[in-house]
Order: sequence, then structure tokens, then C-alpha cells
Amino acid sequence: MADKIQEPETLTMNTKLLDRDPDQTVEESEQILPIFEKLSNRVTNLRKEQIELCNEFKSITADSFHGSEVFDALQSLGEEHETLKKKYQEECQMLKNRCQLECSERRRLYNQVIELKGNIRVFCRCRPMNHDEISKGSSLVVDFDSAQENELKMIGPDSSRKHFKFDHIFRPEDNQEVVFAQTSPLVVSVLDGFNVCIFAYGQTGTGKTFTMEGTAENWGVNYRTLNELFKVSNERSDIMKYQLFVSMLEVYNEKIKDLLVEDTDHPTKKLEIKQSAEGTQEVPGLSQVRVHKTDEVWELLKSGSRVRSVGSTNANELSSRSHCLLRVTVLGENLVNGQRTRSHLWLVDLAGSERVGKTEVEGERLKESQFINKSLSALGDVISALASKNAHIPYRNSKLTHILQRSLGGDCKTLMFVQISPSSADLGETICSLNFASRVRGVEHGPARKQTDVNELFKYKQLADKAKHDEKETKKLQDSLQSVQVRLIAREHVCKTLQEKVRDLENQLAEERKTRQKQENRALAVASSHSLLSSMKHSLSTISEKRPPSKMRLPLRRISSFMPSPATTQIPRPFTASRFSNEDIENRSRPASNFKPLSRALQGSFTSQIKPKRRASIATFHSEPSSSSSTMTTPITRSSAAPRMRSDRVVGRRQSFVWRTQQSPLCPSSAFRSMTVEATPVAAPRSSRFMGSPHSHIVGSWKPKHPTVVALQQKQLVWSPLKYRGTKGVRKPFV
Ligand SMILES: Nc1ncnc2c1ncn2[C@@H]1O[C@H](COP(=O)(O)OP(=O)(O)OP(=O)(O)O)[C@@H](O)[C@H]1O
Repeated sequence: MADKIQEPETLTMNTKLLDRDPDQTVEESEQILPIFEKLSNRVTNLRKEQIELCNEFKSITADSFHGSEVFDALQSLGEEHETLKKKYQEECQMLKNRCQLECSERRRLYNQVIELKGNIRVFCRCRPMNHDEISKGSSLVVDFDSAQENELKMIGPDSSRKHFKFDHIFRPEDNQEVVFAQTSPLVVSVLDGFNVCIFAYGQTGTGKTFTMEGTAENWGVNYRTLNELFKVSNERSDIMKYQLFVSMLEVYNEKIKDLLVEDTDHPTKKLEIKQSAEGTQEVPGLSQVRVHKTDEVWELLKSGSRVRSVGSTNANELSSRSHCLLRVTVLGENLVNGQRTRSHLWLVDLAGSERVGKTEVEGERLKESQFINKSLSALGDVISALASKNAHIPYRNSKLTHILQRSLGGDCKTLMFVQISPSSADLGETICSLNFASRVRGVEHGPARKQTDVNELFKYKQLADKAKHDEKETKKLQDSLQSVQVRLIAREHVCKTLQEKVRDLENQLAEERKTRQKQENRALAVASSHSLLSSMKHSLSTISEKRPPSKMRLPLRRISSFMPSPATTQIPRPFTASRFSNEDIENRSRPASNFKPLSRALQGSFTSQIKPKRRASIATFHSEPSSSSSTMTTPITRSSAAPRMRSDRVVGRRQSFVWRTQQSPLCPSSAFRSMTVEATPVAAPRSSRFMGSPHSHIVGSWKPKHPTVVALQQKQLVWSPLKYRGTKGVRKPFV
């Protein structure tokens, strides 16, 4: 409060200001005087007032106030002040946060745009001045302070400024950690299945190797990247399973060398770039080492760097004379959905661009420099072609651009570090590098694409092909199964029909045997009662003299030859000509066991008395083409009607026969005639064997007189036809 009271001295000063100017005229003085007097009176009054107030202020103590009102007011004011202060600070913090958020959001959106456009990102890193440059008195030509964010100005010799804008600018004081902080989001995307490529470009000695490899104390991007990949893969171990492999190669004088093979005695085999079926560039034969932890990686990178071709130049004591490429292959498997990815991360430390004249190289170094410059100029051509969206991009002009084909113009995320020197001595090269980097920044190669494991794809493709093939095979099998089923049904049907026929035939045969047995028994009974043995002897001798040729007579057993054998009838199977013939022959030659009792009976009754030389029974037949079924009769029933034999000679024609046992034409004796009741149905398939049988001798007018014989004569034997297929007595195989 005391500060706010104006001091009397200040007022005095003010009155002095009103003092008269010596240069003023009398008239002017007379005009001013009344005002001055007025003011001085006022001042005097104010002085009195001030003195009074001062005295009053001095006399004020705590007791001068009533109660605690003022203190309370002061306290509340203080609290209010504190609250306002807090609020102010909070507001400030909020504002700061909002700014940061906006900033990061802006950056995120910017990155998104870059990603969508597929631009190659460019970071610029300026190294600090080295001792040599400082000692030579070189000046700084890079201005960061006056430039805007992510911009730098190059100061020309005439103090002109040239602006360059990049995605991020690292100042000389920025350490490796800061650099990697900006780089890590990109490298981690290799774990998400994206191909990533980071390469360092710049004049020799500007810190490319320092940025990428670093030193034992200051690890570079390579080592930090692998460290980060291990870290993130561990964090994701619940849902993802990763395998990391490392390869290292260098392109030296346009030759590819495997840096992980450290056998100096045996030169490594020549490596070439080949295009895979998927369109990626591969180096067959390049060694690949699986890495599990950070320590392994460091050892591996160190051993690779040891093998790398380096040499000393004017610009750099340990100058890289080759392009060094580190490839990290990541195999990822999603444990939830089983999706597999296979992505590559290329970390490239290019050889330094240099002016041959400036570095004063000669001999081997000169040759190296020429190769380096040639490949870098090829890189420049590729970038120019990409930037101007040319149809043809000359990737194959150098090994470097060929191997980085997908990274420069493909579907991968690419980042370039442009390394610059701050020294005025390198201004020309620095401007060149920055111009090149600006062109690179303008290259759009489309959005990055997630890489699915091609092996997995191949496997799926193979499975799909196999499934397709299996489906075809199944269809074929189904078709053939269907046709087999149809054939089977047809065969079953045929088989069933045959079985039925066989059953019929067997029944008929059994029936006939029974009937014949009865007939024979009766005939024998009649014969045994006959007393004229001498005439019988005579008859027998006559029969033996005049019997037909043996081949014309068919024994009783032959009937079985025309019956399907049980074996053949039970299981239907295709007939063959040879089989049929053999079986036929066999059957015909086999004695008819079923007739044994009959012959024994004959022997028993006759041989003891009359001993006939053979049975006097002849079966004849004739074909009846018009009839579909054949009827077999006993010789007695039809002997009088047709005592002759006819045969159908038509080959291959279905035949049916009417069987007639005939009375023996050679039997003159009525007693013997009555014995000739043995019916032996035989069939000849086609050409009758009985052709030319002596039917002229057959006595057609003979009639039996014996009542039993007459009774038997009236009983007919019914025989179902034996049907044959094919010709010449050979059955056609069933289909
Ligand atoms: N940002 C930096 N901070 C400190 N030192 C640096 C930095 N960048 C480079 N250097 C130093 O500069 C020197 C040259 O660096 P480096 O060998 O990495 O250059 P280069 O571009 O790889 O050269 P060359 O193309 O000839 O191989 C090294 O001694 C390195 O330690």
C-alpha cells in the first residue's frame, strides 16, 4: 500500500516541469501565471493531504481494524488466488497436451497419407563437425534454427539460403537413441508382415555406417532393430510365434559376397540374383542364420562387418568400399487364426558417393570408386524413372538396384537416411545429396502390402490341387462303381435264371431216373418170369450180330453229358470254348454212376440166366425246329409213330429234340421186345451223331402185348429243352 502512495518529491518534480521557460515572452508569462498559481495552491493542498495520510498510515496497527473481517477477506483472497493459479496451470497443461495430441495426430495422419501414397520416407541426419574440419576453420553451412519443423536451410557462399524439407531432420546433437526412436515404428512393421527397407545414402564420411551399424558404445539402427524385434516378439508371444533369420551380403565391384561365411582360405561361391516365382528377388545359396537373442546378433553383425571390404580414403580412414546389406527374415504365425507371414527387412549401408578427384584415389581404390559411383548412378536413374512414373525402370543396370527392386518400387515400406556433413568444405556434395533425397521423397510406389508366407500359399495351392484331383478320381471311381453295379445286377439276373434252369433240369432228371428205375424193375420182373430161355439166347445172338455201329449208339450215361455239371451250375462263370469242350469230354467219358444199380440189377437178373452181351436199347432223336420245347418220351410211347431219327443240321441254330426210344429193330423176339424199355435220352448239340443210323431196319409195326409194357408205353416222360448258345457245340461265354 505504501508503494502506491505518491512521494512528495515526485510532485515537486511535476511542479518543476511547470517552471517558466526563459525564452518565453512577457505576454505568454502573463497568460500562464494565473494557471500556475492555481496549480501551486492545489499542490500545496495535496502535500498537506499527503502528510496527513502518511501520518495516518504510520499509526495503523492490527488493532485499528474491527474484528477479523479484513484477515478473513485477505485469507479468502489468498485462497482465491491459489485456486486461480491452479486453474491457470491446469489450463496451461491441458493446452500443452492438446497441442501435443494435435501434433501427434497430425503426424499420424501425415504418416498415413505417406503410407497410402506409398512414398519413400526420407530422414536427414547431419553429423557434427569433426576435428579436422574445425582445425581447418571450416564454417557451418546448415541452418536448423531459422528453419521450420522438419526443414533445414543450406547457406550458400553468397549467404543465400536453400530450403529442404524431409520427413524428419536429425541435428548433429541427436544421438543414436533419438534416431532409432523415429525409426522403430517402421522396423516393427516387419513383424506385422510388411517388407521394410532402410538404407543410408550420402557422401563418404558423413556417418552412414555410424547410423546403420554404430559402434560398441553407440549401437546403430541394425543392432537396435533386432533388439526391438526380439522385444516386441516376446511381448506378442501370447498370440504370435516368430522366427528370425539373418543374412548378410555385400555388393563389391558388382559382385555379391556372403558376409556370414568367414572362410578366407576357400573363396566363397559366386552368388547371383534370381527372380522367384512370386516375383521377388532372391539370392540362392546365401547363408541364413537363425537368431534367438540380442547377443547372438551383435556377434553376427561384428563378424559380418569384419569380412566387409573397407579401405582408407582421404575422406574416411575406414571407408566402406562396398554396399553392405543385412537381411532379416521374419516368419510369423498367428496362434489364434493360424495365418502365416514371411517378410523381409533390408538394412542397407551404401558405399559413399565421392568425387574421384577429391578423394585422390588410384589403382584398386579408383576401380572400387568407379564401381561405387556406377551403382549409385544406377540408383539415381531408378529413382528418376520411378519419380517420373516411367514404364521401364532400369533395375537391372546394377546389382544394387536389382536386389533392392521390390524395396524401391515394390510393395514395401522404404526409409532413406540422407547423411550430410555440416562443413562448408562439403557444401557441393551436401547439396547434391539433398537434391537426390528430395527426388527420392517424391517417389510413390503404392501402399505397402502384407506378405503372406509364400510357402504356406504354395502348400495351400498344392492341397487345393490335390483336392481337385481327388474329386475327379472319386467321380471316376463312382462312375465305374455304378457301371460295375449295373453289370453285377445283370450277372445276378443271369445267374438266377441259370440256377432256376439247373434246378428244373435236376428235378426233371431225378423224375426221369425214378420213372426209368420203375420201368426197368417192371421189365425185369416180366423178363424173369418168362420161360423161353432158348429163344432169348437166339435173340441175343441176333442182336449182337446186327447191332448198329458203336458210335451211333449212345449209352445211358451220356445224358449227363448234356446236363450242366453241379460245379458249373452252382457258380455261374463265363464259359470258354476250351473249357466247355474239356468238360464235355470229361463228362462223356465218365461212367454214369447213377446207372450203376441198374446195370447191376441187369447183371444180377440176366447174367445168371441169359447173360446178354449188351443192353438192347437205342435212343434216337429227331429235331423239331418249330417246337420251342422238346419232349422226351419212352421208346414205347412213340415207337410206332416215328421209328426213325431226324436231326437238325443247321449249325448254331437253337435245337429242340423230341426224344423217342424206339423199339429195337433187331429184336425179333416178342419176349425180348418187351425188355427194350431202357430209354436213354441223348442229345447231340448240332450235327447229330445218329445221322445215317439204320432206321430202315426199324420195325414200325411192332406193338407190345404185355399189359405192363402197354401201360408203360402210355406213360410219357416230359423233358425240358436243353438250350445251348453258340455254334459248333461251344457255348458262348456269358457277358
Ligand atoms: N552423428 C554422428 N555423431 C558422431 N560421430 C559421427 C556421426 N556420424 C559420423 N560420425 C563419425 O564420422 C566418421 C565417419 O563416419 P562413417 O564411417 O560412418 O561414414 P560413412 O558415411 O560410412 O563413410 P564411408 O562412406 O566412407 O564408409 C566416423 O568416425 C564416425 O564415428
